[in-house]
Amino acid sequence: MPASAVQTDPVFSATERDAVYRCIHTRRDVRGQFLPDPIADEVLARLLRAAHAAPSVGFMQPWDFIVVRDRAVREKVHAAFAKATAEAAAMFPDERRAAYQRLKLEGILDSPVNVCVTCDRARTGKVVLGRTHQPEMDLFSAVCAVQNLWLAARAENIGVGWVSIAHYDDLRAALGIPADIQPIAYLCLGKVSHFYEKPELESAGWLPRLPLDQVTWVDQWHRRPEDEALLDKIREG
Ligand SMILES: Cc1cc2c(cc1C)N(C[C@H](O)[C@H](O)[C@H](O)COP(=O)(O)O)c1[nH]c(=O)[nH]c(=O)c1N2
Repeated sequence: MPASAVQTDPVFSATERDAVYRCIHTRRDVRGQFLPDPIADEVLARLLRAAHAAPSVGFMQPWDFIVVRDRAVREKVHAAFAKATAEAAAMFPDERRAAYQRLKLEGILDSPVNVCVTCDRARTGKVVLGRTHQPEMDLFSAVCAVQNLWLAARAENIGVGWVSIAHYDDLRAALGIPADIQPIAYLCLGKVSHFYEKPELESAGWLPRLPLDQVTWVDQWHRRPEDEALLDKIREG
């Protein structure tokens, strides 16, 4: 096997580490705070480069990134959202429906750029290293690309909002996506007036953030004192 080059600068400083965590914790799903100002091409290129650096099953890189700036195309996507959100609203019980209808759930036309991340499930053939027993892994890989873009965007002070309220086929029709390509994420990107402190769904009382210790299970089969110590640290926040 050829020798792999190692990273020459492998250690993060405390400042760099803190910047990464700040990015993670201040990333928001942006819907109503977009400014119309354009995103510079070099910034958009950096975001796409970050997305393309994501991990993927078998190094499949199953994603494509469709950059949508055209207003007429975004209007078609918005129409797909409008149809789907009316369908969704009708499915909630009355009190929940009213709360749902008060929420702003997309910024398709307010943001200057939209990016649709798709997954080409057949990109590297039928048998993919790491996907044979867990066939959705290519889809999850594409989601990793989305998260890379979302975090990189926060570091660029660019807001991102994920819109999943649309039928896949309506998205395909609006964007000219072939039937065998799976849309993964429709993202609205733009500069913002502000980022909220907390998720909008949390502030609106839709759902609370779960305590981390409620979703973390440390060796519950055979609990030792050091496991309690880790749980205590987690509870400290
Ligand atoms: C897969 C997926 C799909 C969607 C979302 C997220 C993800 C991960 N979110 C955003 C979601 O509501 C938001 O992430 C949570 O409420 C937490 O808020 P922050 O992202 O921390 O601001 C989202 N938001 C929205 O307004 N319309 C939508 O259709 C969707 N769809």
